[in-house]
Amino acid sequence: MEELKRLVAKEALKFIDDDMIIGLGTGSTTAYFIQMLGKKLMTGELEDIYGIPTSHQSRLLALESGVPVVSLDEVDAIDIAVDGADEVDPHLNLIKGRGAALTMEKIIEYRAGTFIVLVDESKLVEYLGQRVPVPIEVIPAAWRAIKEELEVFNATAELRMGTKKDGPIITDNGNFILDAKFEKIEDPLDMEIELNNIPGVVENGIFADIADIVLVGTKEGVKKLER
Ligand SMILES: O=C[C@H](O)[C@H](O)[C@H](O)COP(=O)(O)O
Repeated sequence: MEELKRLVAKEALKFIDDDMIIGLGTGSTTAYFIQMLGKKLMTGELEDIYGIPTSHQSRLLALESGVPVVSLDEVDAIDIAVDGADEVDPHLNLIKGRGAALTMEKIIEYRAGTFIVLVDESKLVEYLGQRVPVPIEVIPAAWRAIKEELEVFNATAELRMGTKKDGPIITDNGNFILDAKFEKIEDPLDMEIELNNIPGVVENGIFADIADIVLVGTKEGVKKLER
């Protein structure tokens, strides 16, 4: 699995040129991309690259790997964003947010000229919600009300708990995460909008219609899917 992640990360580097502003995704797959990008900058194979991190994780890793970082309000445009995903459907709609970084990821990736997604073949699904719940970032005071309101969509939601912290995890933005299990998400774009209409929801992990290219790591090599 790690080999497949490395393979797609390497493939994503082929889309990178000098003078680019790159959205740096979060998670274990993108981590390889950030480290490889750092190496290319160190050897001089790439120049004048700036990364816009989508989380504390990607910011710290970028700094450690020698990738200079800037924030969204310092740039006019983002050339490319590169990130992992938890599910990809046949129309390249995604579920993201296992790492709780979905809000900043969507802010950056929505605005990127090209959004490239890196996954291994186990993430490909027939419909969203097949394997994983939809992470929803919520304002802490509203978590219980939102959990109950999600029943309208036949979803059962759990407050995500910390592992090396007592109580719920706190996102980079100071909020909670509800993981909402749906039976089947028939219309991802509609569901994405509906969820964001609930007062107290900051953002949800459905990324409908924004991925341009999905690079899929398979045992036979990297497959490129395009929308
Ligand atoms: O919040 C986390 C992100 O959405 C990740 O990009 C996603 O969970 C994929 O992570 P990984 O590449 O580690 O499977």
